[in-house]
Amino acid sequence: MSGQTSTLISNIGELMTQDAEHRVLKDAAVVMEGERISWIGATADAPAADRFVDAEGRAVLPGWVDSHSHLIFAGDRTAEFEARMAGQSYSAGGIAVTTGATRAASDDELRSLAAGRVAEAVSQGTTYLESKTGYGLDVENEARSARIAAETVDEVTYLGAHLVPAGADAEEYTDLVCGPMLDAVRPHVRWADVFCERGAFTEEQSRRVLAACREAGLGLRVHGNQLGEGPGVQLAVEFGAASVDHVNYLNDADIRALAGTWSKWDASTGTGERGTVATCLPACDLSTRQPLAPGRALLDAGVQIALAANCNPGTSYTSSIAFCVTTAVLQMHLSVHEAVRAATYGGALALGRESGNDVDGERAVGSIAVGHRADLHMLKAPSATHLAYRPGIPLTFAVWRAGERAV
Ligand SMILES: N=CN[C@@H](CCC(=O)O)C(=O)O
Ligand SMILES: [Zn+2]
Repeated sequence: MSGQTSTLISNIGELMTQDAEHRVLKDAAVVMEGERISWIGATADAPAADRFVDAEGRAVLPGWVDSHSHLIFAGDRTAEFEARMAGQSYSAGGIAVTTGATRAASDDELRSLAAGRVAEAVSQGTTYLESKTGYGLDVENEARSARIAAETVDEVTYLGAHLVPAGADAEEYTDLVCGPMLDAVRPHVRWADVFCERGAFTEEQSRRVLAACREAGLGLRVHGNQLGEGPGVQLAVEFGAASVDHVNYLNDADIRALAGTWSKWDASTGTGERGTVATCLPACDLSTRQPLAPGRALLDAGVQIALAANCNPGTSYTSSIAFCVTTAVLQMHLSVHEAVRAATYGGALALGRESGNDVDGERAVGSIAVGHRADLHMLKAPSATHLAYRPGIPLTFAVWRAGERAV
């Protein structure tokens, strides 16, 4: 025994572990000790613990792992949203509006806005969260965004290459992103991203950003194929990026290339060489009236996918992963198990956190197994199916984050 306080949750109607064997246990129990899961099994076999929670037949899932968001911003884009609903199409240019408001905000304002967004996400079952920078777009404001993000979320991604700011020369700005700006954010970030899209960064500029960030030791991701077919997916594959996100417009070669990255991965054990996760962002697709990403075709081709909220003021002002899961089942033709897996294990895979080390405490997230971080989401429902069966109903009953009761 670890000497830490243990908590037994028993009478779990459905325990959707999303572990390597994809186990779904009925009438199950889980024990947490400190921040880790220490036991899983049948309620009838459960050991004694210091504290006891009766799930009364409710379902328990891993907490959501939201692997794509943009939480460090100030200001409001309601007018742009209204114009879009009236028929205007989304363009990258709206990012500049948020950049102006973000630069004008104080550190304390940005910190409290970001913390409020994290609290909103946790209240809905999110227990592990990534955020990007990308609304500073100069050295000082990108460094500030990275620093505040590092204080607020679990994983930080540098997105200086979100938009070329007004008045800047695109090539000179790309040099800045690859040089002084990268140096300034580097202490605070683990990942780098580039918005490779019409109106944002070209293939060549994106390639330069990815090469410089890889050289600096950052893991890579790409915003790609959001507004039309383009080079984003192929670039992500070429650079061995951990994820390519959006993926709305894919041709057969894109899907084949992504599938190829998973050829040395054993999905039945969760071991081998990680490929490039395709991160689908259904709330964003609906809010921008883009076709939903082809999650079904990607899964059928053998690609590992993630579902994320993409919380940001322009294209997806929500932190509701439940909404994404509902949409993935109803509209993208994923099974409930596949959708929940993409929003838990899939997010963890996109962040390189799906496996861990029980000895030194680098704990896996996104699945329920002994030694993993005790991130649990109990639903006000007997099964995860209710997430799709009862669209729009808030189903979060309780949340534990690293073993601490958060909701
Ligand atoms: N696509 C690029 N970036 C964000 C939107 C940024 C904005 O419009 O503020 C996204 O993921 O959708
Ligand atoms: Zn995004």
